[in-house]
Amino acid sequence: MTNPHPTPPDATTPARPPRESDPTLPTPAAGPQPPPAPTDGAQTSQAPATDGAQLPQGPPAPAPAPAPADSLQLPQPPPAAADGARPPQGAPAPDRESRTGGPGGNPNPAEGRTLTTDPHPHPHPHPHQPPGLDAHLIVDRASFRLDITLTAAPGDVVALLGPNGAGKTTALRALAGLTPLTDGHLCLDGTSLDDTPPESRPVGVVFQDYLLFPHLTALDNVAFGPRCRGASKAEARSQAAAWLERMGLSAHAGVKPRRLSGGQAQRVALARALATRPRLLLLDEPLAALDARTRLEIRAQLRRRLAEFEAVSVLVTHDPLDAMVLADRLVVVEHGRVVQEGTPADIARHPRTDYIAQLVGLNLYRGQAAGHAVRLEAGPAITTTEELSGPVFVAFPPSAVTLFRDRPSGASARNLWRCEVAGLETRGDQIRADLTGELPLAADLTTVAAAELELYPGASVWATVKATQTHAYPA
Ligand SMILES: Nc1ncnc2c1ncn2[C@@H]1O[C@H](COP(=O)(O)OP(=O)(O)OP(=O)(O)O)[C@@H](O)[C@H]1O
Repeated sequence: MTNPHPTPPDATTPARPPRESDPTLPTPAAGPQPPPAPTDGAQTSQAPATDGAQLPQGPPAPAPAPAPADSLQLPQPPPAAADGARPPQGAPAPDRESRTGGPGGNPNPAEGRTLTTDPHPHPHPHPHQPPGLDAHLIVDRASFRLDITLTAAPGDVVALLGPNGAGKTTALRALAGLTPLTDGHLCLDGTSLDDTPPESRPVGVVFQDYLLFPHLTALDNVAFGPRCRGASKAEARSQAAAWLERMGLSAHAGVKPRRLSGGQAQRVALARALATRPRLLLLDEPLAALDARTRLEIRAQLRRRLAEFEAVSVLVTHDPLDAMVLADRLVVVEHGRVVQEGTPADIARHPRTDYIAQLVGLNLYRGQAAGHAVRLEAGPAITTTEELSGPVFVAFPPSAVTLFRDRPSGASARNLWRCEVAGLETRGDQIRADLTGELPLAADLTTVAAAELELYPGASVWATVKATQTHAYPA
């Protein structure tokens, strides 16, 4: 059974609960990956510096600022550099138990190894594996285990959708290499990334709060990625300018992030991620930081950009509308497991968990079908038009429910249940009645109907649903 309070599709995403952050970690990275900071015994090679500009090295990285409590993280930028894009010091912050670093080991993947100028030291690809993403992510953290399989072809946009604490961010961090896999594998375009440190993965990340470098202009924020990948300053800036133009932001190239609107900052962050030409683009709640109006516009723009992107995109959201508009395929995660995946239309029409049914605004029940009757596990039978047998789901929208104060005489509907009003809620020009009793369900009615029925919490009512308004499908 399910139902009650479906999220209105365009509701502002609720604030996320604060995440425990580890202030001992250096302020991190993924996305446009900076070179790891030199550490004891590690030699960082300089990027080819045709124009005399050098990647920073030598002085120790500045003390890390406290990590943002609730987001994937990026390194602190250096103080504003007069000559523009200067990749900051600071290593990415993979979780401490990193397989590369060992349990409880050094969070800095650079330590103890010598870096080369090759910005993409990927292992050999497996020519027989199909291009795209092939991942089985297993991550153990205290009492939580993430265990999900994710596959996607180039050009696919996949949304990881799920309630708070489902494991979406953990999955995104694992894909970026910031959280080590306890087990499983991660292959991109036939190449295993299991042992590839975050800064060397062909992965771009757009963070929830964008985490643009405040001291750099929009142009230099975007140029940062190509610079880290070894491009000269001039080359990086020219690529950045092209990306900004593509995003309609040429006029804002010289502007610093604090003077950008939320939507502009989002586009700069996207340009920064795309400028590295990633084979996997990760977006963490990409629209959550925007107000409702901007969100509408940016959602449409982002949809177009993702549709144009030739590699795999994975976005994390708990807004069903963002997921349905932006993605070709939804992967719904609950309690660290994939509970359903499919196209948005499939999922909206055939929800398989209470959470999904609530998201898409349906009453959902599970039972045993015999012909046109579905006997619910706990409760009455529901008559359906489909003729099925065995375990099934039955779903119907709250708008399909008709309420009466007295038992309707001669009602043709066979689905008639005695209920009690548990709660009433205004939703736009409708009233949502939350009913308990023989069959718990949600019913939508007009304010006029609610007034005429004199509904109040505790009132007893009769609820009917026509068989033609129900939809049954195998469980
Ligand atoms: N650093 C950590 N150490 C231990 N447990 C963690 C850590 N980060 C997250 N968790 C736990 O892992 C589980 C999954 O969290 P995660 O942040 O991945 O979920 P989510 O689906 O992204 O949730 P939200 O939408 O609230 O961000 C939760 O139970 C959380 O408490």
